[in-house]
Amino acid sequence: MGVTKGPLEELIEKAGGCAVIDGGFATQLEALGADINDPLWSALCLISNPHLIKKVHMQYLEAGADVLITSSYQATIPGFLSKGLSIEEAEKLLQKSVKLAIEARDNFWTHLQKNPKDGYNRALVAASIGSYGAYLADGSEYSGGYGPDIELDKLKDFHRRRLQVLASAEPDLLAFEAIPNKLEAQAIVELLNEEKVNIPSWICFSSVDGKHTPSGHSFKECLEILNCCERVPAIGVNCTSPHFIDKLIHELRKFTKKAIVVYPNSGEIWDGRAKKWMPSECFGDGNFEALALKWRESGANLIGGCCRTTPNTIQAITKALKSKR
Ligand SMILES: C[S+](C)CC[C@H](N)C(=O)O
Ligand SMILES: N[C@@H](CCS)C(=O)O
Ligand SMILES: [Zn+2]
Repeated sequence: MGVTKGPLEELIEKAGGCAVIDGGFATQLEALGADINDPLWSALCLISNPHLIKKVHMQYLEAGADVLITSSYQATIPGFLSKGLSIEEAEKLLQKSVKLAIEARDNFWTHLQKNPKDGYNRALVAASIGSYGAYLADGSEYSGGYGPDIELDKLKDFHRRRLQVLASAEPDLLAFEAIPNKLEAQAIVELLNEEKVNIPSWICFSSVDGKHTPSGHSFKECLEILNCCERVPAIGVNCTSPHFIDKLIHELRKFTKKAIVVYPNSGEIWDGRAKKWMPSECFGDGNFEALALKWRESGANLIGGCCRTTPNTIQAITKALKSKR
């Protein structure tokens, strides 16, 4: 971003060094009654239940989120085409994911202007861009094994049009989520440069061992690719067990000066075949309150929650970070 401060840096500064991201989006849709057992997963609600999407955004704003992540994680043009929609309809749905979050943010902010309350910032809207593994809908965002046929150019082709369409809806940020391997990180950086995308991005990896990406690459190798890209002011980890987060923050900080983003899941493990969360060492909202303080201390600049976390989790993080500066 050169010398000019972007919206993300401004937010982090305003938040005293560490801002709050929202929590599990699909998780909260399900809690409100949505059935998302579908190849489109949470993006199914863009077709069937946009009001619920807006409600989830509102709940996270009320919980104190400074950044809202849109409903587009598993929204893809081929995914919508397979539901019988046209390309035009598919592209409109991608834009709608951004529009719904912007509307929620603007409504909430207007309300706050009239009824001021401490601890809230005007939230940023980050357009979610799930990995190729998310689109495959087989849990491979946690394995990173896309097979020998998936080369750099194929990943760039997969991401290109959705990226253009989401960027055209003018979100504040782009959030690449659950990237499980180095090749996809390389594809994203090349694409951002080729398309001259001027909306700042964060790129977040998944990890299942707390030391590497699921494909086995070191974070050092991945960050070498990302560090030189000014279009990416923040990097981090999402949908990974809270258990690993503190060590990962230290590991990332060794290799980058960029802002560090962490939004772990609850510690439960996704069974990609059964399409179910399997119980594991699970972290509750009370744990998140203490952990958020520790993660900030360790150098995280954006903290939130991913799958199986809820507005209560974000409220706990908000309470910790916004009352103890
Ligand atoms: C972050 S995972 C739980 C999302 C769902 C997965 N891509 C699937 O469709 O099975
Ligand atoms: N933004 C997505 C990420 C899934 S890993 C969600 O919270 O549902
Ligand atoms: Zn997740």
